Amino acid sequence: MNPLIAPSVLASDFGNLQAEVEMLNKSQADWLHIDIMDGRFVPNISFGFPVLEAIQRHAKKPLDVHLMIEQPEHYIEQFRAAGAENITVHYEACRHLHRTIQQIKQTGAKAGVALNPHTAVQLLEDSIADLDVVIIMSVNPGFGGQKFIENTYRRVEQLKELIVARGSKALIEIDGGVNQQNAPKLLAAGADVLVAGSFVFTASDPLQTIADLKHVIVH
Ligand SMILES: O=C(CO)[C@H](O)[C@H](O)COP(=O)(O)O
Repeated sequence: MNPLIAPSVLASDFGNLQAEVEMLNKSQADWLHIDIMDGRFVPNISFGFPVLEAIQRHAKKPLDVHLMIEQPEHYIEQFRAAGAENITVHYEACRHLHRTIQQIKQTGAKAGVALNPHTAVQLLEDSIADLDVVIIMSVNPGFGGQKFIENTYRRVEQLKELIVARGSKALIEIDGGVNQQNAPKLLAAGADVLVAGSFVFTASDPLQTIADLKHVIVH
C-alpha cells in the first residue's frame, strides 16, 4: 500500500505561506504536518495559533499537529479549535500520558504520541491500543534539515511488532530526514506515514517530489 505523505510546513516559505499551502492542496500529500515548538521542550521556537489558523483557512487536507512543547495538556482544546485533525504530544513531555491521550480523544481529534530517538518503543506497551498515530522521531526534535538516524529502522520494526501484538490500529509516522533513499527501507520496516520537510521544500519540483515519495517502490 502507498504511504501517507505529510509534508512539514516548517520547511516552507513563510513569506508565501498561502501559496505553499495551495501547492500542497494540489499535491498528492495526504496531511499537512505542522510543527509547534516552544523553546523549552526543544531548543527552537516555530509558530503558534495565529499561523496555524492561517494555514487552516487555506488548507484542504487534514492538519497533523506535532506538539514539541512542555505541558501540552494546557493547550489541547485550543489546538483542536485552531484546526488540528491529529494532535500528537511527546511521551517525554507528558507526566500523565494516559490522561492527555483521553483529553485529545475527547476533543474529537486523532491522538498521537511521539518518541524521541532515545525513548524505548516498549514504553508505549500500555498506551498503544488507545493511539491513532505514533511518531518515531528519526532526528532529535527541534530543527528541520537534520541527518536521519539509522537505528530508526529497528525502532519501526519493534513498534510494528507491538502494534500487531496489542491489536492496535495506530499508524507509524516517521519524522526527520526522510528522503527518497530511506523511504523504501522505512516502509519495509512497517512505516505508514512519511513526514518530509526539507526534502520537499528544497526540491526544484515539490509536487513531483511528493508524488515520488507517495509512489516509492519498496524493495
Ligand atoms: O519535527 C521536525 C523537527 O523537529 C520536522 O518535522 C522534521 O525535522 C522534518 O523536517 P526534515 O524533513 O527537514 O528533517
